[in-house]
Amino acid sequence: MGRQGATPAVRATAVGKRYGRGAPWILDGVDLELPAGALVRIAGPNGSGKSTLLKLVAGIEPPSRGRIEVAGRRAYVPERFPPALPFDAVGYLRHLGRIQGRSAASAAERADHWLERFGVADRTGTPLRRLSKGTCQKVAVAQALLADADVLVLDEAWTGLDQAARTVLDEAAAERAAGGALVLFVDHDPGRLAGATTAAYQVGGGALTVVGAPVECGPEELMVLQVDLAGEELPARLPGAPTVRRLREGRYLLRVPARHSDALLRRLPAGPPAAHVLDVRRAEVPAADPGTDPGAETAAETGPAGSAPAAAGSAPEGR
Ligand SMILES: Nc1ncnc2c1ncn2[C@@H]1O[C@H](COP(=O)(O)OP(=O)(O)OP(=O)(O)O)[C@@H](O)[C@H]1O
Repeated sequence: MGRQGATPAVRATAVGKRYGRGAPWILDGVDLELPAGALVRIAGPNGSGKSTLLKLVAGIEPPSRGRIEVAGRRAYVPERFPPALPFDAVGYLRHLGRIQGRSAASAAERADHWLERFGVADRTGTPLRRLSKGTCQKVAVAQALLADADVLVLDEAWTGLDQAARTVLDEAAAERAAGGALVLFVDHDPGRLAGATTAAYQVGGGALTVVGAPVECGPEELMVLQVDLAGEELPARLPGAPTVRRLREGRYLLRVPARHSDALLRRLPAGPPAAHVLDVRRAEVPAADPGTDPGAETAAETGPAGSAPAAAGSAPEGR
């Protein structure tokens, strides 16, 4: 069901779930394989088992039978975030960053980055229990995003966010997928991430069925961008993990799949460092072919930018 040839980020084999002996089976005989870099919607009526499936993938609940394997680190935004934690927002996020193995400085930088991006930098010292529901939800989302996880699970994470924060989360989800993570989400808005979603599944009667065809990996339409950074280096991680050619100091040629070019074009001028986009054009050549790049000048190819860390092995979650 995943893109052909891609590494499965999640594999479920004959998975069943019920909440206790004799309870009804919520999921039954579910087989699923999802590749890294996919952005996958899970749909279905209330009570059908969407959250249950997401909890199994996030490792919050074990399957009652069958097996779930997840490659790499997971992050999860639950449907309900418990705000009664004895932290303020920044303390909580820094603490999580440290648990994830970051240095104190890096944990602080990541926490500040996401609080700022969600527009709550002015409330970082407020205890979580005194934050509004929406602000608390922003913290819930930030804790999942700062992990730079390989598998990001979003269970109605947009609910309660204001429009600006929803847009930030839309962009972050698309960026994570473009950077090589698997993003799995449930949302009541059927238009959520519609342009970026690579596959959708429907839960019902214990089973999972594909809704629409997953995006196939054929020769992919590429965009070629020429950017100038006034002598600065390109940021390390960029949406779509573009292939980079350095033309001269501060001037780069980026090639990115067309489906990621909007995210890249939003990110480049935002910086830091802010890039000036000089030229955008289509290139109908495969990314792996370095010889036919229109607009390529003599310069060394520096390899992909923004690729996610390699999956850190398999984490079986059998019962
Ligand atoms: N911890 C639990 N203990 C017992 N039953 C549970 C538990 N969690 C979920 N259920 C039951 O499992 C079924 C599926 O619930 P789930 O939350 O996965 O559905 P959902 O599709 O996400 O629903 P919604 O759209 O309303 O959020 C429901 O009947 C629910 O009552």
